[in-house]
Amino acid sequence: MSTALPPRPRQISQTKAHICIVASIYNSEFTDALVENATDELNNILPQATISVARVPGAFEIPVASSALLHAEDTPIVLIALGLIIRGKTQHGDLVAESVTTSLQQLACDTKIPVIHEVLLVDDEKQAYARCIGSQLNRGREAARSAHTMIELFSELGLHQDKKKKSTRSYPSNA
Ligand SMILES: Nc1c(NC[C@H](O)[C@H](O)[C@H](O)CO)[nH]c(=O)[nH]c1=O
Ligand SMILES: CC(=O)[C@@H](O)COP(=O)(O)O
Repeated sequence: MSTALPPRPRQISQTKAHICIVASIYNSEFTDALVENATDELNNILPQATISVARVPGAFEIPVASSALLHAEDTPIVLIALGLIIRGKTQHGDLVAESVTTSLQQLACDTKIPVIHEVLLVDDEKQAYARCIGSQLNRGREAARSAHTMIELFSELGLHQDKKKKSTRSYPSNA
């Protein structure tokens, strides 16, 4: 059974967090809507946050781009992954979806930076419309609200990762 959105949380006005969205371009009618809904909701509940958006060709490219961004200099406080996989006649869609899910979870646990997973696997455009464009089940808004919850939790628990510190190394290593 499809569940409706969690309630909109209270606004956190003071958080100047950097939030990164990594979204696929594939099925752009739907993925653009996911980005728009997620961004709009973030602007409502985290108005001071800085939001960066990276677009990759398809869902399969989301994990590698996410990994690069989570290991970059300006590490985001949370990463939101958005995509839409519509099953075709082969197992390709399921294989992509499973690989992306496993990779994103591993990335979150390795970096200890929350990764919000809304890379959807659906059977048809009707399911896609309800979750990407419709309002009652909108997974873009859901992603924003989940990001908000994780930011609050990690802040309360003092778990936010410090900015990536530049490592100074001498070369050759025996120098
Ligand atoms: N069929 C869908 C794809 N397929 C493309 C893959 O994600 C990937 O870009 C390709 O295998 C090259 O590495 N991607 C989606 O996001 N959604 C689809 O429905
Ligand atoms: C999820 C996909 O890559 C999908 O478009 C592939 O379709 P098919 O399984 O019919 O090749």
